[in-house]
Amino acid sequence: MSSTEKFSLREVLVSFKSCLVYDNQDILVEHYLNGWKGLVRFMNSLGTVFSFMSKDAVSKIQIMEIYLSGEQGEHYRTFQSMVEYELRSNLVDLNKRDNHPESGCRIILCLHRVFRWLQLFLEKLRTSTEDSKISNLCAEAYSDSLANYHPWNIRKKTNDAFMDLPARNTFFEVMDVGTTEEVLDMLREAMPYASNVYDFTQALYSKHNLLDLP
Ligand SMILES: CCCCCCCCCCCCC/C=C/[C@@H](O)[C@H](COP(=O)(O)O)NC(=O)CCCCCCCCCCCCCCC
Repeated sequence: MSSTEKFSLREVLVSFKSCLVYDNQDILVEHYLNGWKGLVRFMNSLGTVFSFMSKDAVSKIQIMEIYLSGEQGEHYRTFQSMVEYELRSNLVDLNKRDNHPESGCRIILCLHRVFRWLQLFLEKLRTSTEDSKISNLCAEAYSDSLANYHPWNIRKKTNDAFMDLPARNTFFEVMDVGTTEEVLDMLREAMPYASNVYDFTQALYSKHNLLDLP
């Protein structure tokens, strides 16, 4: 994944919109990962202070791509097929970190938890005002979601990184969508799709009791 490719938030939102298939009854892994690759490119454009986050995200994305291109690749085409295959093949550490610390189920759970942060952050961004501080919006969304799954040292490093975020108008410029009104219109359009992706994943993981993997 070359990080030099131009970021396009529109492409990211198209990926997350196109990943939900079969009448919202499954998610295509490849499109979901494409959305994350775009988000990581965006984050890289904000500065090296986020590189510890990018590194972790890229390593998770790359593991999923290895599964997708491997012998069992067809089982990793969608979230449903991945969950069913890994559970019936005992490829998931269900109660403690054991032989499968990087199962597809666990990696997607990590990204799903970040997706919740993204959903909360984008909603705050959508209802923000001109003098809203992006660092505050990020930190509030983080403490209401992902922070609950991170040890204190990661929480500290993450909140420190948020302090480096630019003002809202600069952030919108980096998003490169157009005027503030165009950004807000795009966020209004994107939010329902983001909710559908999050809700489907949450329901699938809840059904199989996978929401608290070690
Ligand atoms: C706009 C600023 C971007 C803020 C991103 C908020 C997410 C903060 C994530 C902090 C992760 C810290 C490093 C990873 C810690 C890992 O221990 C932890 C657990 O994994 P493990 O159990 O395998 O170790 N990993 C994770 O929780 C996954 C972290 C993945 C980070 C992905 C960040 C990409 C999000 C990009 C958002 C861009 C916003 C775009 C808005 C228009």
